Amino acid sequence: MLAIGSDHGGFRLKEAIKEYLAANQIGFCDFGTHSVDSVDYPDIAKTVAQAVAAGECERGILICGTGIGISIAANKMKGIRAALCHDVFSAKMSREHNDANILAMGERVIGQGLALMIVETWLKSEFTGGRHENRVCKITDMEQNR
Ligand SMILES: O=C(CO)[C@H](O)[C@H](O)[C@H](O)COP(=O)(O)O
Repeated sequence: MLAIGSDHGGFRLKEAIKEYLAANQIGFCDFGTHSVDSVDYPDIAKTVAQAVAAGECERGILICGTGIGISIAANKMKGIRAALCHDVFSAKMSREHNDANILAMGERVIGQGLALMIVETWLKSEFTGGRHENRVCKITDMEQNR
């Protein structure tokens, strides 16, 4: 199960991604927002990040206007590795090297076509472990000592 959420700045892209997920039989839980009325992105980031950190959802997707605020907020939660990706290569690397468990994007930055390619790539890519395992463990250690 995938967790998905956006603020008002990412609402339209979130809806497009939901259509893509449904068309591809990928289960998701929508944590809002549910309109273009203004909301605060940290509130959405928190609920999606909590669902992922608690293991209720395997991974998450977060969208705001730029993807910056919502990824900064999500990364404050223990266990979250949110990657802001606006190209396919970064999306693939964020899974293979960083084991990113949240993908963040900005609706005001990229078009819908590219965003959907990024989502598709990110969902299909897996953590490769090996030398990257130790590096991700070091990030987790930093969280524990915070
Ligand atoms: O947090 C952001 C920037 O890092 C997001 O892009 C927000 O969606 C944006 O700040 C919202 O701006 P608005 O003027 O309130 O629509």
